[in-house]
This record gives sequence, structure tokens and C-alpha cells, in this order.
Amino acid sequence: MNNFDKDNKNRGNIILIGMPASGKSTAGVILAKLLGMNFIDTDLVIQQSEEKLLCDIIKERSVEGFLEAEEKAVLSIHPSKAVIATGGSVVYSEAGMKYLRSIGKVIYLKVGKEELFKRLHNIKQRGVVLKAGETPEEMYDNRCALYEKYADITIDETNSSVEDTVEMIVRMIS
Ligand SMILES: Nc1ncnc2c1ncn2[C@@H]1O[C@H](COP(=O)(O)OP(=O)(O)O)[C@@H](O)[C@H]1O
Ligand SMILES: O=C(O)C1=C[C@@H](OP(=O)(O)O)[C@@H](O)[C@H](O)C1
Ligand SMILES: [Mg+2]
Repeated sequence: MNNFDKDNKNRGNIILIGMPASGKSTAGVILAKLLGMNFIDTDLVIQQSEEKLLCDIIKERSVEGFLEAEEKAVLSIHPSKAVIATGGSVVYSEAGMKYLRSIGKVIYLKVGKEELFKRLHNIKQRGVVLKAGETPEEMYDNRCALYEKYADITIDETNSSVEDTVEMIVRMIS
């Protein structure tokens, strides 16, 4: 690790990654309040900079266009002491993940497949990124490997409440 990376790691950010509906946004904002930290949801950063809803970006520019906008939004933030809720597809950007890993601790909120698909009943309307020909099950399997690859810490919250999830994160980082 060079000096630049060391300085950035000290910016004290907590970055949440995981499947859509794993609770990054819900648990993230509660965690930020609890710890007196700032909160950033990169989905909102994308919507603000593009002045469009996520689902419209995907509709108009397809999955590839959305992933470009997501990478651009992630690279544009310069947070300190913030909880950052990312979008589930952020792990498709190597540059984005390299940057996020350099500015804080990356926490993977892991949810078992069955529980996740119960929460994700409206996968089409949510605008979840599916690669060409990919089924939701394949998306789950393919992404698990990426979340694991980039995580500093993994928290399994399959049978937990939101409050339990927040508590587990606090325990793991302190
Ligand atoms: N253990 C848990 N941790 C986080 N969220 C949970 C949990 N159990 C159920 N949920 C629910 O799952 C949904 C997660 O949605 P959201 O926060 O938008 O996820 P993401 O930002 O990861 O897509 C919320 O409705 C939340 O109440
Ligand atoms: O996983 C995905 O493909 C996506 C997840 C969404 O964010 P959440 O993970 O917060 O739902 C949002 O970025 C977009 O709809 C794509
Ligand atoms: Mg979210």
C-alpha cells in the first residue's frame, strides 16, 4: 500500500456492497445516524448527476450505459467518515471498486438466495442489472463471487432484522 492509499483508508468510510434488496440503503442510513457519520447513497448520486431515474437510464441507455453512469458517479465522490450505500451492480466496475476499497472498509451484506428472492419479488420494476441472457439465479451466483472478492468483511444477515444487521455491522467494525 502506498502513502496515497494509506491516507485514503484513513478517511474512515464504511462502504456497503451486496445484492439488490440486501439492505444497503435501509441499514446504511440507520448505521450513519447511530455512528454520527455522513450518509451517501450512490444510486441518488447517479440520479442527481444524470437528472434521471435509474430505471429510465437503463431503459434509454441499456445496462451498459447504466454501468458507465454508475462508475462515473462512484468515482466522483470524495467522502470522509461516511457510510456509503452502493447499488448492487457496482461490483461490475473494477475501477469503481478499486477506488471504494481505497477510501474505507468494504462490508458485504450477504443474504441467502431464497430469502433474497422473497425480498426481490419485483426484480423487473426495480431495474436490476441483468447481463444478456442471464437469469436472476445466474445473476445471484455470478455476483456472489464478485462481492466476496471485494469485501473486507462479510456479514450474513439472512435470518436477521434490519436492527440486527446494523448491530452486526457495528460489532464487526469496532
Ligand atoms: N436483515 C435485514 N437487513 C436489511 N434489510 C432488511 C433485512 N430484512 C429485511 N430487510 C428489508 O429489505 C429491504 C432492503 O431494501 P434496500 O435497503 O433498498 O436494499 P438495497 O439498498 O440493498 O437494495 C428493505 O425493505 C428492508 O426493510
Ligand atoms: O443490483 C443492481 O443491478 C441494481 C441495484 C440498484 O441499487 P440497490 O442495490 O440499492 O437496490 C440500482 O443501482 C440499480 O437499479 C441496479
Ligand atoms: Mg439501495
